[in-house]
Amino acid sequence: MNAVNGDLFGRDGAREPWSEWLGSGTVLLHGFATTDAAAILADLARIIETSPFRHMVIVDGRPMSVAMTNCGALGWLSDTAGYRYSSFDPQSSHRWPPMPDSFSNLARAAAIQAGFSSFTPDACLINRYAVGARMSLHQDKDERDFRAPIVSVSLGLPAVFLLGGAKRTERAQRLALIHGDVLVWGGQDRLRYHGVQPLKAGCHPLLGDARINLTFRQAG
Ligand SMILES: O=C(O)CCC(=O)C(=O)O
Ligand SMILES: [Fe+2]
Repeated sequence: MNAVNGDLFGRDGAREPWSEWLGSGTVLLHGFATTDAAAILADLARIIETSPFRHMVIVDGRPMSVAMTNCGALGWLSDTAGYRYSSFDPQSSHRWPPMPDSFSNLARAAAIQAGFSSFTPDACLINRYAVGARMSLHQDKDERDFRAPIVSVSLGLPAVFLLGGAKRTERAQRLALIHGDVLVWGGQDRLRYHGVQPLKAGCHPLLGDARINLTFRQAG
């Protein structure tokens, strides 16, 4: 192994994390969650025992292609009444499962890396993409205060993430997000449009034919 490969890939062959700035308040932390992924997925398995993934419907009653659940004090919901946050899982009428330390520690560390030192997530939306599932271009704007950033963790199969601008009509960049990548956007970039293209078929060693995305927010 030469010196360059030694630096890039580390001793176990894993790539070292690196930061890519995509705007004044947007940074892609390549590989930031790779080391913690197994612990996060073990905690996720416990979350979905009490609050399983489900396909929420949008306002016209059509189900979303992405299956969702939440953990933390607040959970994001969509139904025929619209979008909102709630402390309770409507399926069980109980509170959403608490946010595991593995989740909140990772989200805080990523926010710090992106320059947001006081991020305290109270909501984690957990998205599960099966092959073909997608998310159309949208802004995250159901939160009370836009000063806190969004921290978005990608696990499992790779996805093409569309990173747009402040207006829907602005041309979106296509980002390849792979297992362990963390994208943070906040500050001036907090209301950037974004979406995910239909998931392509594949098999990931930890998650099989799925992609999991954790979206951390300070919602309340
Ligand atoms: O799956 C992703 O990478 C993005 C998810 C997202 O934008 C959202 O949940 O609001
Ligand atoms: Fe979003």
